[in-house]
Amino acid sequence: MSVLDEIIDGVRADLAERQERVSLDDLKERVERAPRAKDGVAALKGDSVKVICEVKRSSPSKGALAAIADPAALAGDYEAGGAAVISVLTEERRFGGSLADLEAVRARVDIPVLRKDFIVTSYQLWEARAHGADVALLIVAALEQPALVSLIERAESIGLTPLVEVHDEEEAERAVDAGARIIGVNARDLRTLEIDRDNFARVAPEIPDGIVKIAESGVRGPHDLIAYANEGADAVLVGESLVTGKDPQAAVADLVAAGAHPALRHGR
Ligand SMILES: O=P(O)(O)OC[C@@H](O)[C@@H](O)c1c[nH]c2ccccc12
Repeated sequence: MSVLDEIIDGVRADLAERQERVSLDDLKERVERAPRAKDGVAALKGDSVKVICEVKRSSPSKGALAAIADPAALAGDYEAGGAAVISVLTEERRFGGSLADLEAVRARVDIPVLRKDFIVTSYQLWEARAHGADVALLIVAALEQPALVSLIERAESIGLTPLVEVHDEEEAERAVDAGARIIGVNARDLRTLEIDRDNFARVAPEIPDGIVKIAESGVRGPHDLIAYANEGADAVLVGESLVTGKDPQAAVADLVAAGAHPALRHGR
């Protein structure tokens, strides 16, 4: 069994428990009362390379990264540093996240918030919206094509923008066929947890213009952002290097400044 399969087994068990406690109707009622979602696509477009900053306590590859007692305060620092979107891991077993983190972050920042989890049913999309997410991650490797197509449609129909994550050219084709408007290319293979920073350059050419392209994982600083930008990235998604650094706000500001450099506009 791959690491991804193991993670999803745990996600399904936790999901079954929440479904016992909270009915789909309850979630739908919360969504009806919720403020309208923010536009994730608009936040990621523009002349500069955008920075998506992640609230991440631990990971299956590295174990504990940072305690993050106050996820809202960290998200506030990210926003002050110039983040375009905040990503909140809500998977509990391997990443130490929760829906409570998502809600706390939502209450603190004005920019779009992404629910980062292993979404396999539409119930999780309603949960995401009910707890304030504007964008939700859908991982192609975790979904059969019909499920991917229907989750994208359901997400859009409840006001959530899906960020569709791929790892290779074939998955990118599936994401495009399924109607993704934002595609994230993960440098990390979720089946083996290995990271390959050359992956984005291989996969990005498969993604047509007009679809937002995000380079995910392994961004250590401005140097990696610039490399990804030159390969066509509209945005980068950064977790570990921010949560393990001393000054997350300054680290984000450095990335944002690099992403705004006029030299990067050529060919973008
Ligand atoms: O911490 P990093 O290497 O900066 O990576 C962030 C993000 O890309 C990574 O957390 C991630 C990308 N895709 C995921 C899917 C599920 C969980 C986590 C992820």
